Amino acid sequence: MASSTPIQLPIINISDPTDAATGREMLAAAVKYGFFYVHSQGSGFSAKEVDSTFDLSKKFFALPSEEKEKCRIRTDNRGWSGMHSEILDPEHQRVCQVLAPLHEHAQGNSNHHRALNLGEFKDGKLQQPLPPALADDEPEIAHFATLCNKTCAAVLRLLALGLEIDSDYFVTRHDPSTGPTGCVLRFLYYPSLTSPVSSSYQHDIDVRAGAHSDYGSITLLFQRPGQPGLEILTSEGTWAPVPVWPGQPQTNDKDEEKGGFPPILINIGDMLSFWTNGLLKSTVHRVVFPHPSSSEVKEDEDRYSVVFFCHPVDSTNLVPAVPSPLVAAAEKRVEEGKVGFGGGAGSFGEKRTMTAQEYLNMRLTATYGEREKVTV
Ligand SMILES: O=C(O)CCC(=O)C(=O)O
Ligand SMILES: [Fe+2]
Repeated sequence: MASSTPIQLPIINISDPTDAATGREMLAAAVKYGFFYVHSQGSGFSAKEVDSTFDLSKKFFALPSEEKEKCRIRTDNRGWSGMHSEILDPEHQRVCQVLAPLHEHAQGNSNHHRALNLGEFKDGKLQQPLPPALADDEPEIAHFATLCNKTCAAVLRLLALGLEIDSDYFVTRHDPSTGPTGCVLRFLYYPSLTSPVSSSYQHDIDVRAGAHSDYGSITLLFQRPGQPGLEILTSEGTWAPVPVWPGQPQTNDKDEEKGGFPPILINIGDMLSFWTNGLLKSTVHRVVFPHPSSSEVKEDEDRYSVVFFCHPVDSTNLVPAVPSPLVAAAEKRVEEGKVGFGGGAGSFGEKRTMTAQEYLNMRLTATYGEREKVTV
């Protein structure tokens, strides 16, 4: 499947999360594309906060391996994962897969990235080791995670308004003060084409991160100008690049010069898709290297991204589906067996229950079989 023209997604201003018209606009994008942007202005983040989080990520990945080893990824999916460290899908991959797993749309052989997964904070403290070099930065990272949660709350409120349900419906079910959640803040580093670690790269075969959909409710993606790579699978089955900063030239200019930072890209995850009977799309996406002929992206440009995976509280029941008239209408599609991974909540009938935690386990087991191997 060749890459097609860049996709044009709406950029939504979430500064008023009580505005029903904004909620409808957001819902329409979530139904049509499963992806939309949120304006940097009104998002609750300052350019300085986003910049310094990227600086921290760079600082982490630049540490010597012995330092990073101190927080190597564990079976709970928290910690650092170097490249080529695991083979979870030998049929489709030569190397590691630390993103959500590949499924039937899998493309490409490699995952040329490194990741640091940070789980929940309790009283401002991570529940996992950090390398000593980052110990002093923990409060700043905790602050960033808090801002991510706030932005997710605004988005979830607006989606609830669009779905014509109580605006608190999702927010109360994502409140980390009521129980553990699967939320993860992830720093990602994709070395450039000229990096020695990319020397085995084969154009048309290798991708930076394989095709997958995310597991949770919604995902926030922060990107840097001049470091594109994300593509989404369109309904026509083609890969469409997603611009980092729509309307802005793809340059390496420092974002402060433009008085902001690129809009935050939001996508719907499998859980929210399931919970809404497939009305909201959990769209397959991947990350690719710049094309060798690209004049816009330098070969020696690394890509860094910061991702926040927002999950409901583990004990949240996803069955029956969200009590929205629009979701009830989508139930018909469930009956026809046309909805997402494992059907929508409507297919479970009245008596069944399925918690967020059970849903996650079901998705992981469906993909991998035994859980011991799983790092997502
Ligand atoms: O780095 C990116 O742009 C996307 C990462 C991603 O899709 C993921 O971590 O699930
Ligand atoms: Fe993803």
